[in-house]
Amino acid sequence: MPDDAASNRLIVVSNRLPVTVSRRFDDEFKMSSGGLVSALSGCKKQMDFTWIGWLGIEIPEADHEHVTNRLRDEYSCQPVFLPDSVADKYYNGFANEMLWPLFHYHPGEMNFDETNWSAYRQANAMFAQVVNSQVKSGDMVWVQDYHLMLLPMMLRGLIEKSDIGEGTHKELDRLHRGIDIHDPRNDTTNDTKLGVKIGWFLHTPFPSSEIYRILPVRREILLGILHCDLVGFHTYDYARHFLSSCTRIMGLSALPNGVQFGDRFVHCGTFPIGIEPSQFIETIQKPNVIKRIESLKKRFEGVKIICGVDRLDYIKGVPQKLHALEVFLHQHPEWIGKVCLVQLAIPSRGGVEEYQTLRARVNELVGRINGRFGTVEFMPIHFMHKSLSFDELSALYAISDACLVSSTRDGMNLVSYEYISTQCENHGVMILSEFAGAAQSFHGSLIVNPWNIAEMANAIHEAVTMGPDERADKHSKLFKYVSKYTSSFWGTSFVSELKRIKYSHETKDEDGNDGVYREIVKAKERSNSVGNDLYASDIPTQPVNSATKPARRGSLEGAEKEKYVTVLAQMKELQGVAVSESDGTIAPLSNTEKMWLSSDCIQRYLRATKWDVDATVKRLKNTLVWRRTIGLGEGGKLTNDEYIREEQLTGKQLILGFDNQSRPLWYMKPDRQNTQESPRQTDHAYFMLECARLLCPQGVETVSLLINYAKKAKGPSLSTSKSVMYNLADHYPETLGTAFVINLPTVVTWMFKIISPLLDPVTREKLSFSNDVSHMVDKSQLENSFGGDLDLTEYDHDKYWSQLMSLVNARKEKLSTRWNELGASVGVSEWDMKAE
Ligand SMILES: O=P(O)(O)OC[C@H]1O[C@H](O[C@H]2O[C@H](CO)[C@@H](O)[C@H](O)[C@H]2O)[C@H](O)[C@@H](O)[C@@H]1O
Ligand SMILES: O=c1ccn([C@@H]2O[C@H](COP(=O)(O)OP(=O)(O)O)[C@@H](O)[C@H]2O)c(=O)[nH]1
Repeated sequence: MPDDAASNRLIVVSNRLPVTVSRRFDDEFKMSSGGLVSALSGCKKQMDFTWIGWLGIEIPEADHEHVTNRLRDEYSCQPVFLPDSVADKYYNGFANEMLWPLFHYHPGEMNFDETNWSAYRQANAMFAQVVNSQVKSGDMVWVQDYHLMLLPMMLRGLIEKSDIGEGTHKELDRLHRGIDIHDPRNDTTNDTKLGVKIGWFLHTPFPSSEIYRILPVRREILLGILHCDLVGFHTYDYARHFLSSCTRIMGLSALPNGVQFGDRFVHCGTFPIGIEPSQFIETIQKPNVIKRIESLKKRFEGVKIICGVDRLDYIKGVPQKLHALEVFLHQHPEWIGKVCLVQLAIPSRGGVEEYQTLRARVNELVGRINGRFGTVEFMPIHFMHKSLSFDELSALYAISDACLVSSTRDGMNLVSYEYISTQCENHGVMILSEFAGAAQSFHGSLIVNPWNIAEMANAIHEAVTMGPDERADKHSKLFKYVSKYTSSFWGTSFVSELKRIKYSHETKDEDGNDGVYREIVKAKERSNSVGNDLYASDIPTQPVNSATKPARRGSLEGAEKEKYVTVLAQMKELQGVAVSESDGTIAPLSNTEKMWLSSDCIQRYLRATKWDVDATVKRLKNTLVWRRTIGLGEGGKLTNDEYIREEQLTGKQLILGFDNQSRPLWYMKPDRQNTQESPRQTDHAYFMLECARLLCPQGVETVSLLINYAKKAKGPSLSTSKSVMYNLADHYPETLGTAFVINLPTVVTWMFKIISPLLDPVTREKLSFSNDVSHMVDKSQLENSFGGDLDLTEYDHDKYWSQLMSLVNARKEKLSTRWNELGASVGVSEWDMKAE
């Protein structure tokens, strides 16, 4: 299917339609609630699409036509009519009693039942039939969420009929076994639809493969999704979990941007959802809402309001939130009568037992805490078990001095976005669980662990006592984010990415290459020629000449071998090292540190000390302590990219591509300096170097540094440069392969001249001040300011960072798995750890 024949028509499929109907159908249809509905409704304002879904209740057959017509004409919706008997087992039984708890790390709440699984298959097949009745050649179909994970495969079966492979036919036969559905794959009519692209987005977390593999039907569910062209997640952690599940469970080979499945490359990306903040901003300016805000403010005069808005779901951590309030009031009795939690608990999934139990537990807790701290005129918790109108909800957000989200897991959490959009005047404080997807980007909120009740109680105290300047500063950061990453941005980004992906199921070309192969070649050509639109597929993930891999180092012989064995033995016996350069307390080595002490690392230190055993042992120990001191030890600040985020916002350092000797390239662009000189600036450099080291392919131990002093950029001070150079020499022996410096202003040349005698001769030799790097790096791997094709002039931090982090995290996970398999001890070889 040529791309220009694509229709650009979009069909969105979700479990629930955004409208609910009463059983009499004569009154107005009402909008339904929930995060997904809010987001897609926002997105619908920007894009025109047909929305297919279930109405939430059974509609008698006699009314199908009437309801279908109204939904089509008034809402561009197409209903899927599920009988209650199927809907209950599919939605409550399998989706919400099996997938939901599993995906939210609550295996205790899980309940697997064959009849629920069968209803899930049946419902997905019924959805597939309705989509098939609407879809035309060249359309895009965007499937939403965990309810419909079999749909992509079932739909492929219907639209591609005999074109689908033998394997998929067999899988579909198994999925259709025992369910009551007409399977039109066997029909003789030739209405195969060409070039239909399918995307799928997951609104919940995708759990770690260790949790996912519990699912009894884990293979079938993955297979269902793998029939998509694009799969999307809120965060790159979820995407990474999905890819590693594909590798672990299906044995597929995954890249950070997708997974190869037969002749299809399933693209995988992150698309954080959002809201339309303008809806809230406009609502709180409506006269009736202003009046309501005033009356609520009067009612709560002198009292700080904390709001909680959650579907009553066990993932939302409502009991933890109530406990935290209790601890806060107990520890700060001076606030009794002056702080009130207004908790809205939106009724949800009442048909599932766990939700009924939760309701009883929450009621009891509210009663107990109100009983304990309440007075005749004051109740610390105002609890409502109901839905609120949009006006009333906006007024509640607007009057609140803080919002507390305590989810134990949450795909994203839109309540936090909504609260921020109502706080342009008050600058209320956002307290946010680290387990909500939003926490990954909500810089400016107080991040808490909802299981740590004391920490949450402290955060409540911090929120109610925070000064106006700090609140304004935090709100401004959050509001900027919420205004940029809106629901329309989310929807349009996903759809443009789906559009951009070329249809991959073409027949083989004259060279025998299939569609996917051509797609990969095209992506490579694109990355060689296209400008500032770097997508996940465009960060080079391996060197161009990866076919000619670097060779393994030869084994040690004679005296060198003996010395190595002596150092290895001492490092294996090491009981631990000091926790930092300023604290001599000895702590044992962590697994990461043992992994760092590879045979290659020990040999690098031996060579650097000219095979002096004592000096090697001393230097290795020093580096271990130094690494702990700067935060590279277990849980240290440099193990979290959040710490250096501010430094990375302008892209002043990049890890991008490889040189002709397969060494990762580490760029520095001092003209993009955005912060004052501080220890965090140098930490940033170490963080990037660690990333580059992780990306070294098998047999490569060094990194190439490229510095561009464009636009008369000012370099770091002499003392900072010296300290970094010393640390590189001391703690990263033989790590810097070469360093190219271009556009060097005279003053900096002088600086290098001053530093030069301080450098050891090996490091000094690695520096080159030539402006031409073309002999060293293929253009397709080189950034454009150095004459290459990779254009990051318009640096998009979120895009670049999510790509780099997923590459790095995938590499970390792989190395640690291999290290464990290889015996998990000091002295494992890097060559073996990096073996494919
Ligand atoms: O339709 P329900 O079963 O009542 O549930 C409501 C929705 O809950 C889930 O929402 C998720 O999507 C939000 C938007 O992406 C996200 O912010 C939130 O963290 C998720 O929990 C569910 O995934 C939806 O399908 C439901 O409609
Ligand atoms: O009475 C209410 C109060 C809130 N919400 C909406 O429910 C959504 C909750 O979304 P979130 O992503 O926080 O979590 P979810 O419930 O989807 O898991 C938000 O858009 C709220 O505005 C609602 O539908 N009815």
